[in-house]
Amino acid sequence: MNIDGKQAAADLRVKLTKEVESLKAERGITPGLTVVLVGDDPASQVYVRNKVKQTREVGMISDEIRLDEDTTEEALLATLAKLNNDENVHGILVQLPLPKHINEEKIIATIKPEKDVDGFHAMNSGRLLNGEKGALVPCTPQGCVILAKRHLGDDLSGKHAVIIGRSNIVGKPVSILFLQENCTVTIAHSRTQNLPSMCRQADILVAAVGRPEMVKADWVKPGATVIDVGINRIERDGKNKLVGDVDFDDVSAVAGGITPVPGGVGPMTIACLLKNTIEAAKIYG
Ligand SMILES: Nc1nc2c(c(=O)[nH]1)N[C@@H](CN(C=O)c1ccc(C(=O)N[C@@H](CCC(=O)O)C(=O)O)cc1)CN2
Repeated sequence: MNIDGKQAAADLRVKLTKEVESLKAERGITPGLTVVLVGDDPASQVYVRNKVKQTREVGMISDEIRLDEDTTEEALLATLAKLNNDENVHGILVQLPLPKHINEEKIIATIKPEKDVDGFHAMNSGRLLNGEKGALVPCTPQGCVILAKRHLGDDLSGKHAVIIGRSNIVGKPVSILFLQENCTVTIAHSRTQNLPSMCRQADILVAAVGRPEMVKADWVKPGATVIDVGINRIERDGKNKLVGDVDFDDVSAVAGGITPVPGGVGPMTIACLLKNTIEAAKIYG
């Protein structure tokens, strides 16, 4: 069964539109998001355009700041300093990846934690790890849990979640989120021994490795829920194609539920960004 991320994202946006209306009516706050794009990577341009468009569609304010590919780190830091001090900006997002001459960690650390709607700042990861309130939680991991619950229901306790991938942006935070749902969590990675057999033990399998169609049917326990975070552009039969980290056609025959690529986790990443911006405006606005 397909787990429809596009529909889940649309459902979430309906809820968020109502929340924005209440925030405006009850507290006079209109949440504002500013997205900063450095360079002209075509995929990043599409993601940024969609972020701005969807932010406006739910009734929030959204601006885009475009900087040239050769913008210096100092210039980007100065832009962020201004946004940090702008009280109409509740959320700041710097689109990744950045050009090689800019230090990503330094940029992330410069955004005020309370405006870090990506949830990448060390203060937010620490709060997430400690289970503290007020943490802004990374968007893709939030989307993974929402989609797992959409298929399995709200109670995930006791399920074995196997996460393939240990990045700071997806693998680690999604592991913490499933742990908070009382799952038993295994983080697998490139050094894990007998990876297929480890994955076969999963009730919920999250693939976040960036390797096209790596997960095959014989890696998946019959009936398991498979969440595919991968976004890989490949060439097949002379055409460009977008595929996940899971071999969709192969695994669909075995899985109880599976997120497609496109149309799975991707749309949820943007919907959860809107959710975080509202959260930031509510708590810190
Ligand atoms: N600052 C950030 N940079 C990046 C993030 C992020 O969360 N914060 N994530 C990715 C890119 N990304 C959002 O920025 C993103 C990727 C994919 C999608 C999406 O909806 N994908 C569609 C397919 C679209 C296509 O054809 O390319 C889908 O999966 O259905 C949304 C957001 C890296 N950078």
